[in-house]
Amino acid sequence: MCGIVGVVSHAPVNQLLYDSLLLLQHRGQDAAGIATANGNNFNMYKAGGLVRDVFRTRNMRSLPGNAGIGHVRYPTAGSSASLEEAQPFYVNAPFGLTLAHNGNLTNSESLRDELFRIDRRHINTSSDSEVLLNVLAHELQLASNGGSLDEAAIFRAVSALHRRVKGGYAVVAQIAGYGILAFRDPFGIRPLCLGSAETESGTEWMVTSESVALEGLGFKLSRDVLPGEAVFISLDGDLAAAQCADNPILSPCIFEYVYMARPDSLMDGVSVYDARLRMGEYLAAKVAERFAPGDIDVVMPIPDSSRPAAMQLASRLNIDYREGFIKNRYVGRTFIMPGQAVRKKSVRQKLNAMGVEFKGKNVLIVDDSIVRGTTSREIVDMAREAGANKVYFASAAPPVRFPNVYGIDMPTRSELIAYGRSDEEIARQIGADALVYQDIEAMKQAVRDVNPAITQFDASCFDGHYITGDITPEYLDRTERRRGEEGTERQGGLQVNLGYAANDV
Ligand SMILES: O=P(O)(O)OC[C@H]1O[C@H](OP(=O)(O)OP(=O)(O)O)[C@H](O)[C@@H]1O
Ligand SMILES: NC(=O)CC[C@H](N)C(=O)O
Ligand SMILES: [Mg+2]
Repeated sequence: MCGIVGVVSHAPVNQLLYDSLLLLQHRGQDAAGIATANGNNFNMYKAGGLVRDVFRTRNMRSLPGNAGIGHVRYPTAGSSASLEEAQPFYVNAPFGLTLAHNGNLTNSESLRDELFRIDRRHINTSSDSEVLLNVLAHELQLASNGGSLDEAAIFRAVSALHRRVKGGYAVVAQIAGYGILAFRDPFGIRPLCLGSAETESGTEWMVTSESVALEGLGFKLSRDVLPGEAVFISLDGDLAAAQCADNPILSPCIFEYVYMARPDSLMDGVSVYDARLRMGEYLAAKVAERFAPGDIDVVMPIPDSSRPAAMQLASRLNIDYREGFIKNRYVGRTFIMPGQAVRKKSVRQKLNAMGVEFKGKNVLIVDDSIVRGTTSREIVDMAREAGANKVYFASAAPPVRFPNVYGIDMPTRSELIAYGRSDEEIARQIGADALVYQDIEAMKQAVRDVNPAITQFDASCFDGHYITGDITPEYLDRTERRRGEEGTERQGGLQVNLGYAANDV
């Protein structure tokens, strides 16, 4: 779950891209990058770190142009330490292309081989996004037939890409001299939305992972990009869209609603905040079945993501809602940090328990999800150290028992605390006196309550059902073998200034 953005404007877009990446920061903390085009020149700057640390004034000045794309990265392929895998990616032919990708391809190995043997394209990193860019480049080359591009050819290329590529992908790409192309996989696993702003010089367009980036920058959400759909915005601001997949069916990743997305985003017609409130309601019903009235003195969220669910749960059960854990606002999201050691240390740095809220009380701590158990283990300890009598734990999502292969970094079953364990065993592992999990159906219903038109989800990390149909036990074994702990070393930035004539190809 990286964050992506593409903008076509009538004025320089560097600041707009920077500001939108700040609004998408919660989707990726490892690296950030921006690529703009002025005339036929691409300018790109990307480096490891948070948006505010990556871009200096001099880097911003080196990004002129009225159209461009941006990316914040949370790696699912390759490694977080590799600057070469930071995005956007660039390829020079045909026309000159830059691309930013949110998601994870499930057939990138065979595509990589095919690209090398048949399409004669060389991939120089372990990133699946570089594979995706090269498939797009190859298909654009074929669709343009050696000539110039038009919308029909661009959409043909995306259709051909959908037939070759499998997995989760929301993409923004820039074609030098033409405009911005955005598309979403046929299941719409990863989110992508479109918005516009009226300016004196005409309409500005933005395509991005979450509507919060639109709203925060004065754009109006027009709509979600549909699963399988491609949207092309020319440098003049003309927009064309086409369905490019044979059997598109919306199956958004339910983990976006549980944890990934900002609560103030609207995603596939669902207010994320509203969905989380409803998860809290369903969880309240389960908690009520499990505990005797009066057994819980106080309900507490684990900041930040569980707040709406915890609040609604407390309100439904008529129990005091208290903020017993204070969050250090300068520590980011721990789940998406690279490496277990840094994640564990960061939970303690990020959250501190306030004794006065715990002393002698039976506390129900609510989190949105328990994945590796890093947070819950530490938090239960902290609650006990702070003097709690009983420490109960509730998760607004069901147990995470299966790897995620579509863009969330949960690759190995053995690191998932719920893998192969009963609820009682998990409670023991995290040291809680009792543990209540949401049911899978209730979690889905919470989102469907907000938008009944969503008929199915990618809920694979909860139910083990992989909607792309290509995930075998051998695939999961292979992925697990390949992915160990990622390195955390950062490298310096990479300045790229690529001058060339776009239509010379
Ligand atoms: O079981 P774990 O592996 O610890 O993962 C789950 C935890 O990680 C996330 O919090 P995070 O600190 O990333 O972000 P938040 O501030 O948005 O809650 C999530 O909200 C849970 O608290
Ligand atoms: N989380 C994501 O969307 C990751 C994008 C891409 N697979 C990468 O690893 O860089
Ligand atoms: Mg959390």
